[in-house]
Amino acid sequence: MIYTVTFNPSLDYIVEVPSFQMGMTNRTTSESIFPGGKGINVSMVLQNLGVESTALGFTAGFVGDEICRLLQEKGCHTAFKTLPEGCSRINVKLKSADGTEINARGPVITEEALEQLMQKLDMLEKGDVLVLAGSIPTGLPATIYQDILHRLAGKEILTVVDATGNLLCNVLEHHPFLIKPNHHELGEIFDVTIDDMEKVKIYAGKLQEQGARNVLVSMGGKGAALLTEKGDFYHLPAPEGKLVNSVGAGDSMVAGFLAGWLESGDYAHAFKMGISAGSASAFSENLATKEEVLALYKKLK
Ligand SMILES: Nc1ncnc2c1ncn2[C@@H]1O[C@H](COP(=O)(O)OP(=O)(O)O)[C@@H](O)[C@H]1O
Ligand SMILES: O=P(O)(O)OC[C@H]1O[C@](O)(COP(=O)(O)O)[C@@H](O)[C@@H]1O
Repeated sequence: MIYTVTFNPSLDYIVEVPSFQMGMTNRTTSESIFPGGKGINVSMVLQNLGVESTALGFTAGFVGDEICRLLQEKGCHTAFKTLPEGCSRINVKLKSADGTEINARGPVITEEALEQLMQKLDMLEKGDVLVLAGSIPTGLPATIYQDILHRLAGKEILTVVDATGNLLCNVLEHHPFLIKPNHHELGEIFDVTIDDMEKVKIYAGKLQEQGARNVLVSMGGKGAALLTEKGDFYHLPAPEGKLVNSVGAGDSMVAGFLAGWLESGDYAHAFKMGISAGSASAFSENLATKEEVLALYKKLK
């Protein structure tokens, strides 16, 4: 079974504000609401691709209830821990200024709730897949993903981590199967600007030296690259299409890669499925459907 963990789920409130002006009253021309948070998006795209998973993590308040309701409506399995206080976050995304977003901090996770998640994760068995994705609410240490992987060490679980900064770097000693920084996040780790493929390869290699097995680097509209544990380096430009909503493109890429890997054990296929799923989500209002992913896959070299 695949388990995704989202410590900090959200409702993504995506608004179109044609000419956003700071310091002024701005008005929207469209609004949509989707369940969000990185692990949740991975679960939803896996579901669209016909791959079952269970979404774990923490929810709180009426926003948390709505996140669960929307996921269940989509047919996703959920087993969130409800927090006693606070409210899950609402993240605001400005569609017309792509990439501009305000992501909230999220509710406080109690020690008791955290221990309950740990106990759930203790049940994972050989062959299971664990996806740890997204930021963590304030108050939790940047070692939390590392602590989880430490607890599961030796169980032969396929682990995927999509996180930034120390949260990501701290897990590398546990040899995650896959990490997926985007090129900005990769650059921030080493305090460099990643602006060409040579640098992608060099700095992805440095994360491998620190312990990552496979490093998938997404580059938005410029495509993506994969440095595998065998030392193969693949890179592809993004397929052509009209950008509609890039929220969740990175998470879709993780889901596409996983689905492709699990069905074939072939890195080239998994990589192409990742790019296709990322771009198919970027080209649609909602997260990518299977048909949209496969249509782009066919066009890739
Ligand atoms: N503007 C775009 N046009 C085409 N594909 C895109 C675009 N933005 C994202 N994608 C696809 O989604 C993948 C992940 O996007 P990216 O923005 O790099 O991830 P993240 O959301 O994690 O920063 C890219 O590698 C690409 O395949
Ligand atoms: O956990 P973080 O880093 O705050 O990010 C959460 C946000 O990222 C998303 O998961 C989208 O991520 P990507 O665009 O990187 O795929 C949103 O659904 C959510 O609002």
